[in-house]
Amino acid sequence: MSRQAPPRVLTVAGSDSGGGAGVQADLKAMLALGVHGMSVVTAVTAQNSLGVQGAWELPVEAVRAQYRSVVDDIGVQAVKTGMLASAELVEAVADLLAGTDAPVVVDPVGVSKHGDALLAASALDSVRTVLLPVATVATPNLDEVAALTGVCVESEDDLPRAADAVLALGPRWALIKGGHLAGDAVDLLTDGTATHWLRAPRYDNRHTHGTGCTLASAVAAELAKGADVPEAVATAKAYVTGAIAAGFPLGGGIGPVDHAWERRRPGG
Ligand SMILES: Nc1ncnc2c1ncn2[C@@H]1O[C@H](COP(=O)(O)OP(=O)(O)O)[C@@H](O)[C@H]1O
Ligand SMILES: Cc1ncc(COP(=O)(O)O)c(N)n1
Repeated sequence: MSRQAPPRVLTVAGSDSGGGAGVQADLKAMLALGVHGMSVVTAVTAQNSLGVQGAWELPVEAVRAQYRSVVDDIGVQAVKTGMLASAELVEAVADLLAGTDAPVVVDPVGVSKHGDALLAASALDSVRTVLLPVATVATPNLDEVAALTGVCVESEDDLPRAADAVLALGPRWALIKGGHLAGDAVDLLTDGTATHWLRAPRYDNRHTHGTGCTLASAVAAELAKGADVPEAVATAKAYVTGAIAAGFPLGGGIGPVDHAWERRRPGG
C-alpha cells in the first residue's frame, strides 16, 4: 500500500559545495521539517568555511527547464528563492513565479557571511521591481535592507522603519532579520497591519553559516504544511534558533548550523 506524499517545497537557489548554505541548507531544513524538498539550481559556488572561491551561473534556459520539470509534474505547495546571481536570472525567476499560486518566500541573498558577493550590483533593481512584488514573505538581513532600500538599521528601534521600506517594494509580508545587531536575536514580521516581534537569545557561536537560508526554507516548509505566515515564521524562528545553538566547527572558518539538532537531542 502506498502512502500519501508529504507537502512539496521548491528552492530556487545556488549550490554551496561546503553544504552549509544555499540549496544544501535548504534541502536539509526541509527534510528536518517533514516536507519533500526539490531544487532549481541557479548557480554553482566553490565554497567552504573560509569563503567563496568561485561562482558560475547556470544559463537561464537551464533554470527555466528545471522549474518546469518540477512544477509541471510534481507540483509545489511553497517556493523559496535564495542566490539568484544576476539580473537576467532574477527576471527569469520572477517571471516563472508570477505564474504560481503557491506562497513564495524570497530571501534576497546579497553577500555571503564571509563578505563574498552572491548577487551582481546590477541585479538590485530587478530584485526591487520584479522579484519582491511576487513575494508572499521577503526575508532580508540588515545588509540587504540597506542595499535595497537605503535604510540603515542600527538598533531594534529602526526595524519598523526598515520593514515599511521593504513592504513599499511589494511583498505581502516583510520579515526583517536583526541577526546582525548586538543583544537578543530580534526579527520583525509585518504586513503593514499586524506586527510580530520574534525574540530569541543570541548564542555566542560563530558557526552561523546558512542561518538566513535555513530560516527562509523553514518558513516555506511550514507554509506548505498549511500554517499561516505568522505561525510559519514563529515555528521557523524556533527551528533556526535551535540549529544556531547547535552550530558546529567545520574547516578553518565559519561552520554551519546543525539542521538535525532536534534529532540529536536526548530523546529526539
Ligand atoms: N548568534 C545568533 N543567535 C541566535 N540567533 C541568531 C544569531 N545570529 C542570527 N540569528 C538569527 O538567525 C536568523 C537569520 O538571521 P541573519 O543571520 O541575520 O541572516 P543572514 O544569514 O541572511 O545574514 C534570524 O532569525 C536571526 O535573528
Ligand atoms: C549558495 C549560497 N547561497 C546563500 C548563501 C548565504 O548564506 P550565508 O549568509 O550564511 O553565507 C551562501 N553563502 N551561498
